[in-house]
Amino acid sequence: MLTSSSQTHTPTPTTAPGPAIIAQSLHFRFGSQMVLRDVSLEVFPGEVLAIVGESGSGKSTLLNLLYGNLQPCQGSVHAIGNAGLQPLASLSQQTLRQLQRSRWGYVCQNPRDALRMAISASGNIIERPMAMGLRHYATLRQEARHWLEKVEIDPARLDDLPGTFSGGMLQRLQIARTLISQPALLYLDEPTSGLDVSVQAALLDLLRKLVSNEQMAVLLVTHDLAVARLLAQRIAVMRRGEIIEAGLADQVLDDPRHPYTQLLVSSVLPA
Ligand SMILES: Nc1ncnc2c1ncn2[C@@H]1O[C@H](COP(=O)(O)OP(=O)(O)OP(=O)(O)O)[C@@H](O)[C@H]1O
Repeated sequence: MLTSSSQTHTPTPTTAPGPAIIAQSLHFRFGSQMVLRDVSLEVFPGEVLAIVGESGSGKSTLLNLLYGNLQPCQGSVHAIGNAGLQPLASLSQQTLRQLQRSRWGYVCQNPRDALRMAISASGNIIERPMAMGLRHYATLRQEARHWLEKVEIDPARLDDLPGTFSGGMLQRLQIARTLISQPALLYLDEPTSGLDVSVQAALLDLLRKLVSNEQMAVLLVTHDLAVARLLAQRIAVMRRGEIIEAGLADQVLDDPRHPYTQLLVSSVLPA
C-alpha cells in the first residue's frame, strides 16, 4: 500500500509477510535540481507496483534510490535483506553488493548493459549462483538449462554467445540470469521498451508468469501504461519528482482522479 509521508510508520524487522521494501519521505537532488520530493511507498511479496510518469519525472532516479545506488538527501529506504527489513543507509558497500547479487534482482532496459557479452548464455546464467558459492559444475549447468527453458529459450543455445541472440532473447537471458537466485525483490526498469510489439507481448506474458510463481515484490518502472496494466496490481503516478496519484491499477487507469493522470491515460501529455 502506498502511504503519504504524513502517515509515518516504523518498519518492523523480520516480520513476515510484511513489506519487502518501504520508502519513507524520500527527497533527492542532483546539484541544485530537486528531483524527488517526499516520495513514500511500500511493496509486499507477490505484488507488482508500477511507477509511471512522463520522461524526466524521476522514475529511474527513484528506482536507483530504492536499489541503493543513490542515497536520499532526506528520508529512508528499508529493504528485505538477510535479517528481515534493513535500512539501506546502514549497509556497508560490501553487504549492499552482496544483496544486489542475491536477494535483489535488477532487470534493465538494455540487456547488453547487464549481460557479459563475451561469455556463453550458460556462463551468464550461472554467474549469480557462483558468486553465492555454488561450484558443482554439473548442477550449475543443469540449473542454467532449467532457466533457459523457463524463459522459453531453446536449451540447445546453452553454449552460444549472447551476441547471437535476438533482442527479445537477450532480454529473456537477462531475466534468467537475474531470477536464478530467486530474489525477494525485483526491480524492472522499462524491461520491454525497444522491443517490437509481438516480442513485447510474449515477454510480458512470461514476466507475469514468473512474477506470480516466484512471489517476488516487484518495482516496475515504465512509461507505458499498457505494460503497467498488464503486470501491476498497483500504480504510482509520478510528476516532477512527486507521486501525484496512487492506487489499484484498474482504479488509477479506469477512473483517474488527478488531472495529470487523466491526461496521461488519454495520452494527451502536457507540454
Ligand atoms: N546523473 C544525473 N545528473 C544530473 N541530473 C540528472 C541525472 N540523472 C537524471 N537527472 C535529472 O533528474 C531528473 C529525473 O530524471 P530520471 O531519469 O529519473 O527521469 P525518468 O522519469 O526516469 O525519465 P525517463 O523516462 O526519460 O528515463 C531529470 O530532470 C534528469 O535530467
